[in-house]
Amino acid sequence: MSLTSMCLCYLTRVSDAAGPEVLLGVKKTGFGAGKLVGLGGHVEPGESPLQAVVREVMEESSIRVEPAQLRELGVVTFRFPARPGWDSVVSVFGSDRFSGEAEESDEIAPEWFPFDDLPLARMWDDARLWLPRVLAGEYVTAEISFAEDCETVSGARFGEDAA
Ligand SMILES: COc1nc(N)nc2c1ncn2[C@H]1C[C@H](O)[C@@H](COP(=O)(O)OP(=O)(O)OP(=O)(O)O)O1
Repeated sequence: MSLTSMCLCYLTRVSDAAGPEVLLGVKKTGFGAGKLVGLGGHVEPGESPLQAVVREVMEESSIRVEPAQLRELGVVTFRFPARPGWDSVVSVFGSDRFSGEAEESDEIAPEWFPFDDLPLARMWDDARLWLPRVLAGEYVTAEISFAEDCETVSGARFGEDAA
């Protein structure tokens, strides 16, 4: 079964009060509803991941980020042996250059969080394994497998060992 192509974007800024921060959002609908996630979604047919992530950021937060302002931060493959239809490959991007203020959408309630106090317990279980590395500027290639509950990480491979 082919992997669903998804994209994620971690917008970052440095605030006087909290220092380096990343924009996350409570997923209000769909897959992973209730979790804090990065902005993103499906890469539609005919779209590149870069085109998709520019569109998803705008749709989900009203923030405009230009393709040239985005950095590729990695590729993470998610495997759900109990639900193979959920398997996906996610192109991860980041940017500290964008325009507009984050606004709530039908899908996402955006909120800034400090790098040094990430709400990992409110995110997908794998966030603890690779989000801090991405925010530290590391390019991450990973393959994450989930247990029967489709919530708990059962295995993770990084670098050349990943898909
Ligand atoms: C650590 O962060 C994440 N880990 C995991 N395992 N999965 C994540 C993480 N952040 C986002 N996701 C996944 C969940 C989905 O596969 C996608 C995005 O969610 P969704 O499919 O709901 O995207 P939508 O915005 O609803 O898609 P469309 O707007 O295109 O319908 O990322």
